[in-house]
Amino acid sequence: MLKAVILIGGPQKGTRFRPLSLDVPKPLFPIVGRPIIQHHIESCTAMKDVKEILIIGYYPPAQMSHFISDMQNLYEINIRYLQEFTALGTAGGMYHFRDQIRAGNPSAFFILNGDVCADFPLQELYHFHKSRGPDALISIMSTEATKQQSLHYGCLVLDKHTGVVNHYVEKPSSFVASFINCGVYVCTTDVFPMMATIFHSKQQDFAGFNNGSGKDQGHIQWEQEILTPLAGTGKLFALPVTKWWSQIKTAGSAIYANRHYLALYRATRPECLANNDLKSMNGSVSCTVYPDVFIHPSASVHPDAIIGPNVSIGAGCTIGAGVRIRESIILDNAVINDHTLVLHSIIGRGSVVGAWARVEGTPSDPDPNKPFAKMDNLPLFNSDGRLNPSITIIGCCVTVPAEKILLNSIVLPHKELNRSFKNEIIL
Ligand SMILES: Nc1nc2c(ncn2[C@@H]2O[C@H](COP(=O)(O)OP(=O)(O)O[C@H]3O[C@H](CO)[C@@H](O)[C@H](O)[C@@H]3O)[C@@H](O)[C@H]2O)c(=O)[nH]1
Repeated sequence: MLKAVILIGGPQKGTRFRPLSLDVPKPLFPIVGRPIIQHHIESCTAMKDVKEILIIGYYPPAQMSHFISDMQNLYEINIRYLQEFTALGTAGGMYHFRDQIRAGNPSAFFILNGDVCADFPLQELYHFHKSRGPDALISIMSTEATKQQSLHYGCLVLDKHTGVVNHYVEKPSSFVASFINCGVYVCTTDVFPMMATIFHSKQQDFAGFNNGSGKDQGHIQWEQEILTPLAGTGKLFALPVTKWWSQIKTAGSAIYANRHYLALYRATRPECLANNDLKSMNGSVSCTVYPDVFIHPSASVHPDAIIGPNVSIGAGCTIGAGVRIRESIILDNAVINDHTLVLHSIIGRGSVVGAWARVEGTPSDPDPNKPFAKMDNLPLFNSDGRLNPSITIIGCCVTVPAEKILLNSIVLPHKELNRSFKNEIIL
């Protein structure tokens, strides 16, 4: 029997994802109409030996309960949310809930960072791990990155023949290796005694209520405190994969993830996507579609609209005549009025964009000319203090008047705009 743990952090994480995470926890932000971590859950449930999925984070349970019950009903396996009382780090939560993870004696469990997206090769990773022999404690999914980009990830020096990790450095300050940690692992429950040693050594250092770091005594960092010391012991392995993988840190990476999940759905479940033969899943839409496009069955799209490629339209949206949408995500109940153009943008829940408007952003895709390039999750501002051009994001319940242009801008929720904006954050 196998289990899976999905690490989702809490409200203080995911700051680069604002304003999209202001009205919905980032792990529940929809991509191709499904919350980010539903894609993780789907990959786990595709493995028949996975009997339980534990989602660990420190969001208030009320924000997760609806999603969890939906998932339980949909996938008919045990899915639970376990709330950390405070941020316990990437391993502290797993140690805190070790009894729940070990219950039923799973032969191994997967760990998936909730902020990555991929065609998760869980079966392949598990087979790889099992074939490394009884000493294998953890196997990491790895991919290659450019020399410069590798510095933003956990870097591993590995023996390409055996997959043994000889050296691991988390976000090194200078180049170590181009193989990076994808934040997806399989490991055995023998990792818990190691966590226990770390946990107890911290309790011995305990001097009063505050250990000086501002972190709880139970805070354990998976990467620095588990992976780093395990490297070179013959117990840590990595499986390099070449399939698509990306982090979801910024709103721009959501557009990139949307494109890739749409392509994955085209290959694995094309019936979920809109196409010109099927028009849409509810059959009532007859607009022109350039694949890949997802249109929620409850959305109303005018026959004269042209949608795609790489567009997701959420539940209850209304898309008017002559509207053109490309490379964008339109969230639930948004209204795009007639003849408006939406490019490289995310339109928030319940927002209304007037007729003949233009909402346009700049993509931040990986450089196609650089082998192994990943997305650059650029900060909002560059070194001159100016906004880096990126996709345009309209927060929830915003009104954009007719005939206005919104270019490379970010609009916070509940704003009523009255003019055009270019390269601005509208607070
Ligand atoms: N439950 C819980 N989850 C947490 C906590 N802190 C972080 N997480 C979750 O753990 C994941 C990774 O945490 P980050 O702290 O955001 O790390 P990172 O910068 O994304 O780097 C990690 O992922 C990279 C791949 O995306 C790796 O390359 C890198 O080595 C590292 O594992 C995220 O899904 C985050 O929500 C915590 O205190 N509690």
